[in-house]
Amino acid sequence: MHQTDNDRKLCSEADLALTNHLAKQDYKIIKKIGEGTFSEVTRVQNLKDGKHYACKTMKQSINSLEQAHNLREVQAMKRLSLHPNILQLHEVIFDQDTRTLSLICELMEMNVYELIRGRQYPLSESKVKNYMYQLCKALDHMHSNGIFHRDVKPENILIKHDLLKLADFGSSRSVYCKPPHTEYISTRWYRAPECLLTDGYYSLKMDIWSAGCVFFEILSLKPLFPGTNEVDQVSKIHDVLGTPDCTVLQKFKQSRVMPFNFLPRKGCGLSQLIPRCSAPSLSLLYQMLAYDPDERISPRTALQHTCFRELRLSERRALGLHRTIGVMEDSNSMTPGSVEQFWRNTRQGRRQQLKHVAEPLSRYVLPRYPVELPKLNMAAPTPKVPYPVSSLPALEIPHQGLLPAITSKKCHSRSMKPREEPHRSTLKSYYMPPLERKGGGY
Ligand SMILES: Nc1ncnc2c1ncn2[C@@H]1O[C@H](COP(=O)(O)OP(=O)(O)OP(=O)(O)O)[C@@H](O)[C@H]1O
Repeated sequence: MHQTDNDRKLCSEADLALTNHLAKQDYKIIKKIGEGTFSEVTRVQNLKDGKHYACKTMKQSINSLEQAHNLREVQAMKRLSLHPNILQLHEVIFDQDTRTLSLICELMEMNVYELIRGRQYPLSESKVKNYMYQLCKALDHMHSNGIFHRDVKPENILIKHDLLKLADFGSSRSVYCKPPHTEYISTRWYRAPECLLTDGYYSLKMDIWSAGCVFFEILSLKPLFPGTNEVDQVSKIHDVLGTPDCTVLQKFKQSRVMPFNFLPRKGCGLSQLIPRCSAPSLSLLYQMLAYDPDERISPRTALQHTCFRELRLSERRALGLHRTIGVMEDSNSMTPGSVEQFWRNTRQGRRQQLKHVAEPLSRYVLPRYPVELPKLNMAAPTPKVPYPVSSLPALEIPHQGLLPAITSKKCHSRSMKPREEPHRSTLKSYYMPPLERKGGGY
């Protein structure tokens, strides 16, 4: 959740009560910089080296350091660490007296919602593409390490100058956890069709849908699908993209108890909402917002899209490895109108080709990764409470190697609350996300 301007004040007494235990450690609280459903974030200074960090203090009490290290968020951050587009965890602090857990992370400047809020003029498309390229890298890194985020939204994407980092891994999950997922996830406006229309039969492709919504929002400064409830959310998607072909709906229906039906309708299309958008960006946006998760582009393929050609080239130049890129660059010569037409034609074409009987979605969403994952290299909890992450054994995991399930305890039914994170799991499982955006609301 984003913070309001009023939040950018020095810590009140209440804030200090929450974060007081830090005084026992080596950090000085500077000011509150953000608040989410599950935490409060303050800017702190390390008294030893003088460096500034963000301290995310959990509202949920924790019983032990071991429990802290078993939290999804901590596990995910440790496993994903050392990627330039993933927020780095510096230290884990557990206060035994108050049972409070704080994550000391690198400090960023603002979140993407704050970047676009109140802007009169859009950001340049090249800047937006630069951010999206980094977001796709973050998602590719997550997915290839066996984790999906499940709450990609502007507030969880942090920036510092031109650098982007994905944050808030509290909703993340192992891609090896078989659907149906029972928790209530993802913020409504960024929720993929399979999350809205099935009973938990979604997987890692939901992240790229959310990233597509963010792409549009940074380009246009407006949310793409600002649904007021789940039904309206689906309707807002159909307003723009139209209803999907019946094979897709049939697939979703097989993973849903409650029946649903939609009158076929044609959407207005994306190009009229962002008329200045270039053809390559529009083409990528359509692929990220493919209704069917099986048709949706993966972050890795997205990174190879024409849209990012210049970025790839300058990256290679920077590495001194400038080579000719021989990938399909066709859409460079297309106009936004022809992209729109091309998209509609492919959908028509697919409709005629898809003659096979739709299988339940569960058959489709299983990731193409190895099934068994190694355990995270967890150091045994020590009596020393501050836990510098840098002192942990390196968590280097080869891309296609054996990857750990975050923990098997995570795949619980509603009646079995995961012990290691009762608060987040309770909130996310049983209530609609109470996230309200100022002047709108998810
Ligand atoms: N490392 C950081 N540097 C700067 N600001 C940060 C940092 N981490 C978090 N924030 C700010 O704090 C806000 C809340 O953080 P975060 O999303 O991690 O909390 P949460 O309780 O998990 O939120 P949610 O309600 O989305 O689950 C972010 O939107 C961001 O504005």
